[in-house]
Amino acid sequence: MPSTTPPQTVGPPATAAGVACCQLSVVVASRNAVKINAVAAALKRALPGVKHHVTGADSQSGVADQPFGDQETLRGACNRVASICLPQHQGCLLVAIEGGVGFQEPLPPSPALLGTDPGLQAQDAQQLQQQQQRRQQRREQALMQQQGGQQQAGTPLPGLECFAWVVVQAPGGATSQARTATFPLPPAISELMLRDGLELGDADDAVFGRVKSGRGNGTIGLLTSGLLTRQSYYEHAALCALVPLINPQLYPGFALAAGSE
Ligand SMILES: O=P(O)(O)OP(=O)(O)OP(=O)(O)OC[C@H]1O[C@@H](n2cnc3c(O)ncnc32)[C@H](O)[C@@H]1O
Repeated sequence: MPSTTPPQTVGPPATAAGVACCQLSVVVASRNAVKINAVAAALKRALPGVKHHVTGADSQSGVADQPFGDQETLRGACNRVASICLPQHQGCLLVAIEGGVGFQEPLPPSPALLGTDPGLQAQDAQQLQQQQQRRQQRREQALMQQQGGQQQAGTPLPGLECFAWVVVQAPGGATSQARTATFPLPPAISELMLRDGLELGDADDAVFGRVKSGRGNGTIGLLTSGLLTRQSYYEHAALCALVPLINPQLYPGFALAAGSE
């Protein structure tokens, strides 16, 4: 028997009307203007009815200056939020952005290449396995290098990719997180990071002949001639992390109290 219960309807996001009266103080766990401006721009679009004031604060990530991999990078963003969760910030929206790099994942073979021939499939599967083994060996070599082991000159290094994590803590304590898109770093930058242990910003500066590029348009700005900038790149993920605040009726714990400050 089909159920006679009417489908549940969900109202529109509370953005414009529901939280229009709020005054929201927002603290970004960084002094980097790129991060502060990215959060301010995301908030302006996500909660247009909410008057907000965004400031930066000193924070501790508790991870390496150059976090490696999703886990460490996300942990850095969480730690940054925890480090600014102070009595003077009670009732504030807290936001942290942590930039990271990691190894590129190998591509799986495309279905078009595999076709329907079982012989071909087996051959491709074997090739894929060999490719994955080679990549794994390269990863281990690169890690050894990072940890002070010996890297043979001329050994190709695995490619690196760049991303960031955004963590948001609502005034009531509920947290949300989102990740930026990923882009591949040029081999010249990956090499400086893996072989010489440079941070991304320093590797950028060396390759592009800039100074403090991370405070400007960032790596993505240099690689896209400004089509994207580090700020717009972070703004997108910040907006995604703010989704529960845009829709508090769908995400318990994210409602902004009227007049919260
Ligand atoms: O003051 P904080 O908030 O720490 O700002 P930061 O620029 O150091 O930012 P992260 O700690 O999040 O970034 C980790 C490292 O990656 C570098 N980085 C990340 N994204 C970058 C970008 O787009 N361009 C240049 N450097 C970048 C950054 O300079 C750090 O060395």
